[in-house]
Amino acid sequence: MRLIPLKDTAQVGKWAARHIVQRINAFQPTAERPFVLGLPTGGTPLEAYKHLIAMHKAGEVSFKHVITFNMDEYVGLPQAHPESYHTFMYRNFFDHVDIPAENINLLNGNAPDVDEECRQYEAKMKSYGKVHLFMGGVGVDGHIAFNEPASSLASRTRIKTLTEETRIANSRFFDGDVSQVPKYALTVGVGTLLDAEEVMILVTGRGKAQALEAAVEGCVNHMWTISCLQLHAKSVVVCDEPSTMELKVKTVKYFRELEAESVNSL
Ligand SMILES: N[C@@H]1[C@@H](O)[C@H](O)[C@@H](COP(=O)(O)O)O[C@@H]1O
Repeated sequence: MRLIPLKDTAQVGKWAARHIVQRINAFQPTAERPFVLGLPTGGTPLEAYKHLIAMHKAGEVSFKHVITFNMDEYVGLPQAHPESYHTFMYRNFFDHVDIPAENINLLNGNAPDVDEECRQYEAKMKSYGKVHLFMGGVGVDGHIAFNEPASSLASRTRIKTLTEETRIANSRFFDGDVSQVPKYALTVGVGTLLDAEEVMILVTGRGKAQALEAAVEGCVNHMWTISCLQLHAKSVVVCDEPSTMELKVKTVKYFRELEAESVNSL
């Protein structure tokens, strides 16, 4: 695992965007051989999306031959709802770059048969071979995508019941009213994420300190599904200073020295 200890949210977004751009450009995607990118929603990746849009507008990257798969979507929320992950993605990213509509994949939380929807999503992902880079965030309780505590580390895309904690955390997007937050979501599984060639997780803010500790210093455990990163051959965690509060000084120092070049290049 790589841990990139940065100063603040702005640096985390910039580092993440630059990493994605480097990966896409090094891959030299074409229509026959597209780059497959996994994407998250949430407050944390907003800075990364802003930087990606800026880099696109500066001519540094094109998304013409990039296929995207989003991590998750609420069940039962109309697609056009301002807080659906569908709306979030178009508003904060897709509407501002050159990605063709047919390259965008989002789970349909209103599908008549959600199990079939999840099976088809996995099958479509597999049809491209693999996801080359999956970007994600983490919940306060250590969930990755919507893989809430005690999700199987072998899980695939499926419907999940959201915990009260997650619904309370996400109520900030629903006028602070928990009753408006959907109770279920469709989400890629931990196993789905582990199949990606590379997983990059962004962690910002004091509220995520315990989750970061579980990811980096904790044992692999289904109660903190973010700890699955330790099983991945190529994972990178990009974090800001407040989120490292629960890590040992020794751990942060170790990664700071190891990643000095990368951190100072910002
Ligand atoms: N399903 C999403 C996760 O993918 C995301 O990582 C998490 C944290 O969101 P935020 O970045 O807003 O803290 O929120 C939701 O639960």
